[in-house]
Amino acid sequence: MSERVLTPRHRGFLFLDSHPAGCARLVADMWQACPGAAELPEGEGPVALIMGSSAGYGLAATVAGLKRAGIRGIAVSYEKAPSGRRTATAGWYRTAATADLARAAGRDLVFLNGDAFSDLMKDQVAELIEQRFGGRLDYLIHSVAAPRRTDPDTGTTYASVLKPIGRANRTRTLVFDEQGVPEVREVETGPAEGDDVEQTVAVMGGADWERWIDHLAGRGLLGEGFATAALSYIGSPLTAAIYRQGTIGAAKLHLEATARTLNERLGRTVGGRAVTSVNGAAVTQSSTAVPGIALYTGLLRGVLGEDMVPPVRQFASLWDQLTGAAPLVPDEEGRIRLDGWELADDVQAAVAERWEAATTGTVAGLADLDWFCAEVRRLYGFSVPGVDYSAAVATDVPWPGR
Ligand SMILES: NC(=O)c1ccc[n+]([C@@H]2O[C@H](COP(=O)([O-])OP(=O)(O)OC[C@H]3O[C@@H](n4cnc5c(N)ncnc54)[C@H](O)[C@@H]3O)[C@@H](O)[C@H]2O)c1
Repeated sequence: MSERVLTPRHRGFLFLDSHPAGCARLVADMWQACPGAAELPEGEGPVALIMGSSAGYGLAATVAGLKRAGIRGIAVSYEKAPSGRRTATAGWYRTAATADLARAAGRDLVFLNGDAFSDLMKDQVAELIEQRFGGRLDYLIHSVAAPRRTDPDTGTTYASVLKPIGRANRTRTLVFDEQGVPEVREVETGPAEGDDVEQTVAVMGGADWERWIDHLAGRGLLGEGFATAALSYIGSPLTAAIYRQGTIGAAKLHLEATARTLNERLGRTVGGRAVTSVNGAAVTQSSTAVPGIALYTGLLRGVLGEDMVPPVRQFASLWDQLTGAAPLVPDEEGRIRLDGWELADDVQAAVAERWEAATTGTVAGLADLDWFCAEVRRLYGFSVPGVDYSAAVATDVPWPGR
């Protein structure tokens, strides 16, 4: 077993290695931060399928699902194993830690590593539901964030882009130099061209979600009252040009339209529901790739401090609504809104004021940069309180067995 002392090496927000002990500790902390349920379902628990379970909102869905809703089932993500030179990806280690939690909670959760967009994965999952989980799925959460998707029907690979639609967007963005000194820079992103919008919609819209539902419905695996949610984001007017009104926003609109179609279909066939869940801003590997989001999130934390609602608490609330422990309250577009704390008028006004005032010289007093930088490092298991980073750790952690 190879043991090493790991120090963070990174280029911008991307780190070369991940720390297994830090990743494990983060998952344990997430479990602690999730409010427990007054009562868990009797018996083995409802059967859930979580897509994108190793990071960000999908990980929060998995941890909160275990603790708050007593789920069992299948969790799918796409992670890299440790190699001789490199550690595994952080999601690999977080998956191992999540498996430990599930085991300790007495819940049968199977972790699959592979491409959720493929039919191969859909068949594998369907077989597991048939053979191991009584042939009945109760919940499906779709929380995949990916740069590319290959359509299994045509073999065409689509690539998503983060661009404004119509005209170029100039925004402020936060970067850090080698020494970690922050700089607020103006960046310009040119408008979507050619089939950029269609490509992005094909990756991050509702096509794969619908394909999953059709695949499982076709095999008769959706239980009576089946409920499904896919993740969406609206966000602030400050980021609207690049996000909600940009290519990714077009994909989210498609996802939300898909929810309405699926909701009608599921209601008719299995007395089920489909919703989108609009969650608040969180520092994740995907979100840090969006121009301006780093600055926005740092300022949001500067305004809200500990009142920012972490993903696992948002998901505790979503599970309550999906399981019926709390009423399901969609907005007029049929979306479950878990972003009220972020989009409250007074919060947005305070962030906008700071946004205007933010320069390289002032940003440290306006944004919570220490928090933001630590959150980025924590995506890779570094800067996690309570972890001894001077100790050697085993990096060849196995993927959880079945
Ligand atoms: N981060 C935010 O601020 C935020 C806010 C609201 C909504 N959302 C939405 O939440 C969803 C998840 O985003 P995130 O920020 O948690 O992302 P993330 O990068 O933290 O996690 C992405 C997950 O998808 C998995 N994945 C990627 N490609 C895959 C593939 N081909 N097959 C299987 N799994 C794959 C990864 O392994 C990982 O588990 C997205 O729909 C996003 O738009 C994010």
